[in-house]
Amino acid sequence: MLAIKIPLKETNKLRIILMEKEIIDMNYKIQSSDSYGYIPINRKIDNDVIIELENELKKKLKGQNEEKIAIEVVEKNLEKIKKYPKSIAENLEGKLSNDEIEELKTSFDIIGDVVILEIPEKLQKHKDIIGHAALDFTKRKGVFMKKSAIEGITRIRQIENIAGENETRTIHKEHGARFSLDVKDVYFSPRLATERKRIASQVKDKEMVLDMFAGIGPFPILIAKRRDVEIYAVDINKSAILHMKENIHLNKLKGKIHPIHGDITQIAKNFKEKNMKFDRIIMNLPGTAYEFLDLAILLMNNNGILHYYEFAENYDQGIERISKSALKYDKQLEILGSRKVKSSSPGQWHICIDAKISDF
Ligand SMILES: C[S@@+](CC[C@H](N)C(=O)[O-])C[C@H]1O[C@@H](n2cnc3c(N)ncnc32)[C@H](O)[C@@H]1O
Repeated sequence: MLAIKIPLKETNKLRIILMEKEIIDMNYKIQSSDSYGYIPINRKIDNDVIIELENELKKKLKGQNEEKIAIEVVEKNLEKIKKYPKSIAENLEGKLSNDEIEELKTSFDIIGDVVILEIPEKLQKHKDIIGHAALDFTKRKGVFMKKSAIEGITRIRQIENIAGENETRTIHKEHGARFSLDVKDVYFSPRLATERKRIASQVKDKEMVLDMFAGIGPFPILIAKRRDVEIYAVDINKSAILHMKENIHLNKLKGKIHPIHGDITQIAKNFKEKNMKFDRIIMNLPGTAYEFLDLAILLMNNNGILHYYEFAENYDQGIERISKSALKYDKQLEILGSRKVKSSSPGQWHICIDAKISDF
């Protein structure tokens, strides 16, 4: 490639001039050897340009070292600058058309070593190229394409390996905790990390906590890491409970977690028989949690805190549902807060309402 050879001392000044004139080739590194600097250039330059460059450099030197200025164009092998893409889309430039890149949904989830992304149907013919671009960008082990929405009672989705290792078991790290999971068998969303931390930071020592829809146990683990509490963590998905048990061993916990496999409606009967009540109940099953509100109110200690989740446009429906259940059992309600946890679909949010449930 072509480079300008210049006495080492003047390399930087000439670099600035070459940049201003857009002659420098930004894809290659400047090299120094034998008291000379070698600056990559992006085109052939004739004698007139060389003289112009020398004159400009002399002006910058203001009389110093002027006699030593001699610019020479030479052939030189220079090292290419490694460029790291800023997005998967940038990694696809030149491989897909601009319209196709525009259409690609570039938001993706990273769960441990696994990347999960959505590819619009029209672009699925390029899934191989997109998968490898995502693999290269994220530096994880395997890339998977969403094949369905999150569905069914266990809230899992179909996925297909499109690049890298076809391994769905992984360890995800979050706020100093480690979660073992199999992304094809259990629900897990890294987008709830901030929400989990928020809830965990509210819990006090000695509380009795119930997570009605606990999954692999991310809420219980984060709480029990910080606090000496007792947590009953229920899930209907056997695989989630097996991972939760593994996660209890993977993390150093101050509190005690009781993983329970089963339907909360049935498990709640045992709690009631034993007259067990809770100071805090987490209900993260946003599609249908409202169906279990009566149960939660019945299992709540006086002045207990409810963290209720649902998919909604706003908080009105959720607040109405909680107050209806509370009133039914002669309880009063204080709304402590409400927030949008993440977006779920256009105009719909995964929201949380925190409420205190007390006797009248
Ligand atoms: C949205 S996921 C939340 C999991 C976990 N809390 C988290 O944040 O990762 C809801 C979970 O509820 C479980 N589930 C659904 N219906 C249930 C029921 N009737 N009783 C117990 N668990 C249930 C599903 O298996 C799923 O793991």
